[in-house]
Amino acid sequence: MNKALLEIKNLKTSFRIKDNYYAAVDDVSLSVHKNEVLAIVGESGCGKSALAFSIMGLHNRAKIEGNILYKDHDIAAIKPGDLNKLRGNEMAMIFQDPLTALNPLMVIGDQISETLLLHNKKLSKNRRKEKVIELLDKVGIPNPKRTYNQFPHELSGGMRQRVVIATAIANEPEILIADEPTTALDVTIQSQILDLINDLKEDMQAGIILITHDLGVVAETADRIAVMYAGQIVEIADVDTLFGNPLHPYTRSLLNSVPNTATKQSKLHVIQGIVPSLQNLPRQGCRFSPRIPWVDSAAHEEHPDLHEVDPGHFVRCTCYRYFNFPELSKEDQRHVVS
Ligand SMILES: Nc1ncnc2c1ncn2[C@@H]1O[C@H](COP(=O)(O)OP(=O)(O)OP(=O)(O)O)[C@@H](O)[C@H]1O
Repeated sequence: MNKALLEIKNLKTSFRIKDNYYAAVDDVSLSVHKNEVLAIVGESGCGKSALAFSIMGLHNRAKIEGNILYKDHDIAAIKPGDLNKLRGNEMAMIFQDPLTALNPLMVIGDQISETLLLHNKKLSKNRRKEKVIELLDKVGIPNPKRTYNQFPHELSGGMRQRVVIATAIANEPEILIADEPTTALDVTIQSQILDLINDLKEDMQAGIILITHDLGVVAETADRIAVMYAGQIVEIADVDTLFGNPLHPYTRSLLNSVPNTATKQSKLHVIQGIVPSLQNLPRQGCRFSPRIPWVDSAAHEEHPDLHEVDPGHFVRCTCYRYFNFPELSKEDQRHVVS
């Protein structure tokens, strides 16, 4: 694999609650390469957005430790002025809700034009207008000249998200972070937006971090997947490995929560419970152990680490070796457990 575009080392993002700091992202190490979509998946509250916002330097009151290395910069320790030069230029973000990401009082063309101007003061007004129209065309807006003069509320949700994407790619970023980019959209539009993200990856040779809780989205778009639970990566692998040979109990539960017509499973075997709140999160031992109490405590490591079980396939803790869904018969377990 080529050299990483972005390298995150031992990132810890903590929020202050009353008198203490609690880590929402806890010792996360990741890399993103050119022309790669790295998906970060996990249920609500596991720290996906806290991670994305850390990379973009968007937390103003959090404590950030570790390194976020991009070119010659460490974003975890960069000066605000230098960060502003990178943001919206070399690094851009697509937010979940296009309506809140767009200014309701400004026509679409002016909003994108402003982003272009921010990072390239030399572009003439006419050239900027041409570029905006090219961008709207690139993201599949059917009548870019007309849309240029429209307000956000005049567009459908899917078209608004395309505009948000056009703004994000205006300055041809090398790193693009998409935080739940299709959550607010219906299924057909979702698929079009994912196709668009895939095309952009090829076209711009960008490194894309796709944040989602939706495994369907991941299967369609990602090259590699990092599964997060309670602020930590619990498994990371390429997409085929993760779907073909999921190992961590949490990953297997996530995958089992997707109805599968191929196996005609009559019952979905899913681990009950939710990610604990920051203050109640277990900080010692395996963070997932309270959700799988039927697994012997000796199966867990005292200080669970990520183990490389195959090249590029990492799993946290040893408990995966002893894990079964308890409601399955011995016969069925043989089929489900790899
Ligand atoms: N500014 C903040 N101050 C205090 N706690 C926060 C802050 N932002 C996030 N948290 C907490 O950090 C944890 C991780 O939140 P985060 O938003 O990153 O989760 P997520 O996986 O992105 O969830 P969702 O999919 O619902 O957005 C949660 O417990 C959340 O309540």
